[in-house]
Amino acid sequence: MAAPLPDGQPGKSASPLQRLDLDGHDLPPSPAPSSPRNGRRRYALATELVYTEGKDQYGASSTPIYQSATFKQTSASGGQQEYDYTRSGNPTRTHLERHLAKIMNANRALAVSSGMGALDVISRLLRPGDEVITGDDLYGGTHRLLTYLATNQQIVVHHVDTTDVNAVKQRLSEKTTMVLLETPTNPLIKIVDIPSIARLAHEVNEKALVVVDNTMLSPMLFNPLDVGADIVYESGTKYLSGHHDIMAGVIACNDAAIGDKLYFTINSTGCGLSPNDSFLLMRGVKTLAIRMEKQQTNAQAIAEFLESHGFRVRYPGLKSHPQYDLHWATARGAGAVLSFETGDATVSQRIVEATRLWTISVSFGCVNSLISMPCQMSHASIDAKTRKERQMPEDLIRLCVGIEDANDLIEDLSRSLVQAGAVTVTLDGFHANDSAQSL
Ligand SMILES: Cc1ncc(COP(=O)(O)O)c(C=O)c1O
Ligand SMILES: N[C@@H](CCSC[C@H](N)C(=O)O)C(=O)O
Repeated sequence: MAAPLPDGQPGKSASPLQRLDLDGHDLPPSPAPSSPRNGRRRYALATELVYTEGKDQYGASSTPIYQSATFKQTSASGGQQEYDYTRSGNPTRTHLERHLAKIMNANRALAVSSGMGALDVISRLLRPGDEVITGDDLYGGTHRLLTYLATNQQIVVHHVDTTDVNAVKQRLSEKTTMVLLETPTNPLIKIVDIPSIARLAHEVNEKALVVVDNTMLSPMLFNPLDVGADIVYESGTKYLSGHHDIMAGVIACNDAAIGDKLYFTINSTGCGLSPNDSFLLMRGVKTLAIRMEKQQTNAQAIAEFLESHGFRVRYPGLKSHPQYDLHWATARGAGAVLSFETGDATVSQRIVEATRLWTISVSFGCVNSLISMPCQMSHASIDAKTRKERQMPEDLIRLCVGIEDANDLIEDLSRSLVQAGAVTVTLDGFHANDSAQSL
């Protein structure tokens, strides 16, 4: 693999002979990638998601899967050609990465084998003794990896309430090398003021890296790099792919040197996304806008339904969300994950197990609607004591809304609430039990 050029893209073949195919045609390399910065006008994001530029030698409108581990070389001198080995680079992955860079407003994007893989790659920028400030409401796997780093790699990890800018400010020091943020947080749907925290972190230590996990919103609704983040990553397993048929992670940044370091780790450790999964992720990304639009509309209807029946609902699409204004100051939508409580973990479990359309499953961002209890499922890797300290309600139910008919989803949920005994039924309808209302 040729060393990446300063603009972060792999080098081009040098010799004109390498461009002749078996029939002697002088065709461009296949596929020339979707270019993020070629001087043309930018279209609206929904258009950019589907619009790709390619110079495939056969005009393939969908970039082919280059299912090849290795690439034949024309010379033994090495480093002459764009690709030599798929761990180092693959045309399908390059095409995807260029497309992702475009939609993530980044100079460089990298695709890896999972969201946790992305955080692992980013965390290798840290050195023993470095300090990381992060939230106290975080995806369980993120908490697990940070705990591993604190225990085994001498990284100092501070968990603070990142919804409180002052709490973060008090923790910031010249030793802070990374600030790792999620917004909305998973699963308590708390909002974090990324621009203010990024500004403060860079004031205290200009080299501090502000890293944002944008999995909950996706580039459709938020571009953290535009508001001061240095690195953004996402689990591509969620909204970007949208169908729960692959695991993927993406990382994006604007600084070429950071991009090169991240690429070095990916090539060295071998976690680059496979050609087949790169193809599937590329296909998924093209429908992100239409899926997210429908998922959000459904999520809003479901949040309003639950709230109108007396449940305390955590969703930034509701005016009752305590950080409604902060969320809408930077985000372009509320997303499609919400959570609510019943006041009783046993009742919550009965609701989850009574649903039919809502599948009991971890993850989110899929076209199908999912229901789960984070404390027992996605966040079980956070021990019970820590969950209690962080006031994670054990009865919390998380709803990850899909693209089904909203009325069908509401009907299924209503039946489950009644069947589980979570509501009091009257002649006028039903209302959340007192235990849920007094929260
Ligand atoms: C907010 C968030 N970040 C990162 C991840 C990790 O992604 P993956 O499962 O693709 O490793 C997840 C879920 O798994 C998540 O919910
Ligand atoms: N058993 C898994 C749990 C994955 S949770 C997936 C997703 N981030 C979510 O929030 O639902 C693990 O141990 O990581």
